[in-house]
Amino acid sequence: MTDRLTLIRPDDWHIHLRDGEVLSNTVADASRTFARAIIMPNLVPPVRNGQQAAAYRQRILAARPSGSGFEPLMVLYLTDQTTAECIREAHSAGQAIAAKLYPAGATTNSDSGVTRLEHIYPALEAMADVGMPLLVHGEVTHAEVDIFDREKAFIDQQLVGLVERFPTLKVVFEHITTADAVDFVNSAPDRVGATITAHHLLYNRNHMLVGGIRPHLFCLPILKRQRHQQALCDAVVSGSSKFFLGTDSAPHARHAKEAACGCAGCYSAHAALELYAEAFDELGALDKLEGFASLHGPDFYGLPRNTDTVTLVRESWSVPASMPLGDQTIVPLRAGESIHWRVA
Ligand SMILES: NC(=O)N[C@@H](CC(=O)O)C(=O)O
Ligand SMILES: [Zn+2]
Ligand SMILES: [Zn+2]
Repeated sequence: MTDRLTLIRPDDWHIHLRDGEVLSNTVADASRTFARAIIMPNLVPPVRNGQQAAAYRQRILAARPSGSGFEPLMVLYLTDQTTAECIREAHSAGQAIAAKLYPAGATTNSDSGVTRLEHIYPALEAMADVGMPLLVHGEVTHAEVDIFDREKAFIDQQLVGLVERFPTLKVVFEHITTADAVDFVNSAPDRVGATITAHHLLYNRNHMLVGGIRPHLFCLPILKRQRHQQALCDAVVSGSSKFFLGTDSAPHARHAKEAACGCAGCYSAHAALELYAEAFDELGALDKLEGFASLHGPDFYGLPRNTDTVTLVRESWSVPASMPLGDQTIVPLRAGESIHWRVA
């Protein structure tokens, strides 16, 4: 039994840090173990151009704990109005390394998202041309499509066609949750990858709904049935370089989650790497953690791998029942329970 594991330092390829005073909490948590992170742009208003991304990056840098070398990798939020020039400018100025497609209405702060893919064809053309990856929240939003079927419907109705139409565009299918998504990514060309969260490896919809509703496990795309959780686990155990770490840590204050209409998003940054270690350990696949957490992401993005390391030890610790989030509190993943790995 492995009780100690040293990895090349990992990165988080999908995280929400938000803005303002909560940055001191979210950036401290993310920078604890991750060298770099892909910073989601769904602020209000969203991060739509290079200048806004550069300014947001400065606010994140200013919130780093002293001595931290944490590197935020900035992302543009695509809207129906995003032009090819906007993409080219942000790329050439080094202000953004990717752009994000939120179908309008699909998730938290996606109201300014894309209403029809045709509207962003010029932007996608420019992205393919300069080598900027497209990051996708892959769910359709049509009222008639069941929430548990929205990822599969997005693959069939939008993603297959998009990948075909732009044959050189790199695409990251973010936070995948279904066997359908795993199959799609596995059969797609190498320029298509996917992130997988710790909570989608560890939980399925029974954890969220059996014996009472647990709002802190409610996120989008919503947890699916166990068969789909198993497919995600199989994907990471396979060691395929198409799959890499993206926590989708998405903070919402306690009162916004524990409400008649609660927000979607799980907060995992306080213990992200530890939770992944636990998931891989349960799968008997600790030897696959380094590839998933530290190698496949930079290789996909064409960035250098990190050179320093982080060590995990098998040791249980208790997650606090709540944590500060600016002047509010947040209930983190596993609140009041234990985690069986810790960072040495
Ligand atoms: N994952 C979530 O449930 N919520 C994210 C948005 C997202 O990644 O879809 C958020 O910003 O709160
Ligand atoms: Zn999303
Ligand atoms: Zn997200």
